[in-house]
Amino acid sequence: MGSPVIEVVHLAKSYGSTRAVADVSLTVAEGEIFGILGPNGAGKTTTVECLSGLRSPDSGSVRVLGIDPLRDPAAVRQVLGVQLQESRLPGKLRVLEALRLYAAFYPEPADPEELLGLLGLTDRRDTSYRDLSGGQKQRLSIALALVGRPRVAILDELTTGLDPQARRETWGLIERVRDSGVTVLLVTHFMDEAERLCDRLVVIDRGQVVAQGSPAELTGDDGEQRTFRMRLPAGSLPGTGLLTALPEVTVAHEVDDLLEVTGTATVLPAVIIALHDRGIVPDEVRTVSRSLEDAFVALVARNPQEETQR
Ligand SMILES: Nc1ncnc2c1ncn2[C@@H]1O[C@H](COP(=O)(O)OP(=O)(O)OP(=O)(O)O)[C@@H](O)[C@H]1O
Repeated sequence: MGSPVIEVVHLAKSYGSTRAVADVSLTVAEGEIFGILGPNGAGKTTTVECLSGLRSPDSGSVRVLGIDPLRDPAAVRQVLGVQLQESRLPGKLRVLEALRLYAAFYPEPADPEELLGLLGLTDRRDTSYRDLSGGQKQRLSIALALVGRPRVAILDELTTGLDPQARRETWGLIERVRDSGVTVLLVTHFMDEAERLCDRLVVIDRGQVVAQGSPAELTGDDGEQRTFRMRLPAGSLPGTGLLTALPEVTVAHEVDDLLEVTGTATVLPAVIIALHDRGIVPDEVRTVSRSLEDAFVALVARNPQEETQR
């Protein structure tokens, strides 16, 4: 892992009596796409607003490439590009004009025409902001976040409101941005987006980090453990005892008319061979994988009583 580009240590921030961020720590390495995932109101936006110097933490510290955004906001603006939720521009402003306007704030901005090419907006260069589609507005807001040639880009709720095709195109674009050497901090509440894009992520709930790791680590799909279900020919059910006796099997139980087996990475061949030795060939075998959504729901599942006390 490279040197840390973003460091958040025990961040806390309240708005009056609302504790938006209770205790968040995270480290983003150079060249990563790092996700902050969490339900509405979890404290994601507040965390990135502290990173971009828009809010002052009550306690804890935030650093971007070693810079404290509150003490040195000008230095942070030179290295950090921020696309916040719902960026609004004057309706009449044209795409290329907007980029040139933002470029004027930086000593060595990116070439606006090149950025338009990267973001697939070249044919919209003279279109007014109000005439852009939702996806095009979103792409322009990403271009505006990148125009200062930042080393780090914060993208907040990047694909909210986009249709499936525009979302996929935006994902491809984020990968290209990362490949061009920009470290990306992505705020999202879409599990599929985090699973597809992020190298690592934290899950935040009620202002606290409740899990962190790669999507594979969070879903338990990291090669350590496997689960599959199989249907055996009628009358051949050997009993789960036969399976749990195998060293590769940790759990075997019946789910409806299927047998679900969990174990080590080699559990599937071990079970198939053991059954074969008894002359049994499954009619059907299906692997089961937990999605990040399943993991997320399990992590942030709330008990209803707690919810009403919030
Ligand atoms: N300016 C503010 N004044 C008062 N309360 C605020 C303010 N901004 C956010 N909050 C509250 O702080 C909590 C965390 O909000 P925040 O916007 O950081 O969450 P989030 O995870 O980004 O949510 P979302 O996914 O809905 O954008 C919420 O309870 C929210 O209502």
